[in-house]
Amino acid sequence: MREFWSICLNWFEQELPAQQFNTWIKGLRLEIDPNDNTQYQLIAPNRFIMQWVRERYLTQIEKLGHEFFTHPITIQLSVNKSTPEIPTSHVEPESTTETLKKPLASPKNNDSDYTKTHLNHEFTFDTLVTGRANDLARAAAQQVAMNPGTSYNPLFIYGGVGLGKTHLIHAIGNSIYAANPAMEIRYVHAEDYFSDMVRAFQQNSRDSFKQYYRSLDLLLIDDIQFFNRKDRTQEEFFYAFNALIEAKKQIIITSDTYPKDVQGLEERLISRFDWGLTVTIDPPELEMRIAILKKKAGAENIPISDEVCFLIAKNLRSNVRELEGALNRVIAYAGFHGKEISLDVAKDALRDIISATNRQISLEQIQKTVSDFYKIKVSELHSKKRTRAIARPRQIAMWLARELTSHSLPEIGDFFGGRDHTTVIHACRTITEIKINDSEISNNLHVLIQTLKTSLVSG
Ligand SMILES: Nc1ncnc2c1ncn2[C@@H]1O[C@H](COP(=O)(O)OP(=O)(O)OP(=O)(O)O)[C@@H](O)[C@H]1O
Repeated sequence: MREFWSICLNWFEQELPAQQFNTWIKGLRLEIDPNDNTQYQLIAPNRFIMQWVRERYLTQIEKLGHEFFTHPITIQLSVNKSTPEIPTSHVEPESTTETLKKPLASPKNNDSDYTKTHLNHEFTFDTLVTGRANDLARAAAQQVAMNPGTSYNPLFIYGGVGLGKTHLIHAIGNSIYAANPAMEIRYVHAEDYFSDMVRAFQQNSRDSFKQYYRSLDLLLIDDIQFFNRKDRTQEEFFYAFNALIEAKKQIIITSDTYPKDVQGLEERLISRFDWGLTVTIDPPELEMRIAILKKKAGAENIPISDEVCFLIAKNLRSNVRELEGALNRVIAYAGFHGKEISLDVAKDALRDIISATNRQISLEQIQKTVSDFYKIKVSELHSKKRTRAIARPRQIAMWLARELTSHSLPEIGDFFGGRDHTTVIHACRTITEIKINDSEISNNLHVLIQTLKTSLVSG
């Protein structure tokens, strides 16, 4: 059994980025049922990790098991009951969703709460749409909201501009505040932290500044990349960070990049960010973009058809703030012209955005860029060849076509040697799934997207 588990560990260590291996796999333990050598228990340190492993990695572990053992085996997942990480007062109930009911009730904060905590009470878990792009970040955020200071500390959330990082940390803050109104909670943008500190130094109130931040129960600090080269601020934050973590007070940090890539941050700070959990928010997939639009329109009681949502979502892909902006533009345009929000009205309102998108990437360009990148021929993308060296780039090209163009599934299928639209769906699902854990694929996609976008600008 030990040998089998070390094979599994080796496999995942090679296949996953170190961060993911350390977070999800390293802490697992495999045990055999003493009375039945076909039954195995995989024990996770907490329910959150257990669910994540079940969804993402169990199939692979079973597959390795089938290759290793000569007899069939069953692997069941369970939580280590004696893990000290979550105190007994916070014992997790049966399912994560049930767990979260209490603290996730919409907080009833008002202006005085805002003044104290600086939380925006509109940014809650209820108003945050979940999809593949943010499900890990949301799940981790909910776990922290349930067990502030004891589950993942700090929680570090990173992702591109306008993807909901601020929304998510306010949601955590609001949720914790709703359950614990006596807690000292503070949301602060990194730039405001810097200005507060400069002011404190100018006004000789350094001690009260230090004392204030070190006495918080929950510190939410947004856009830490603004600390770039602000050495004195970083030093002060470093001490506040240590004091809070030592006192088991929760810290949540957001940034536009992975901690190690944040420019101008001291090494000692970066290494401390690794103490807890780092999660990312990706740009939302098409379905999630549509869901966000429906949620926003629904919140304002604005009737909007699926086809209008589809049009907006197809044309605004990489930033939720811009997606919302486009929706507002359609609503304002319809209002101004005294019309219902129809597809034609939406097309008119977004004419410049749509023509910019249409000017954008073509299926030919995608195929050419992908085949150059993987050093295969464009004709091989059209061919029936199913070797991995061809099939994977073909799936990647289909995924890019779905993400970056407005072509329908049948059109994309046609363009790849007359394939059925279900093949395109399968390709897109496969890439969406593997890019989560496969850093090489994820990096390749990033490079391909950048190359395609750059070629537009330059050509
Ligand atoms: N998953 C989502 N569901 C609903 N609304 C979302 C979602 N993601 C983002 N938004 C909305 O998009 C807007 C931009 O989000 P937010 O300000 O949180 O992004 P950010 O990642 O912090 O951006 P920045 O990098 O500029 O700080 C907000 O109005 C937010 O409510």
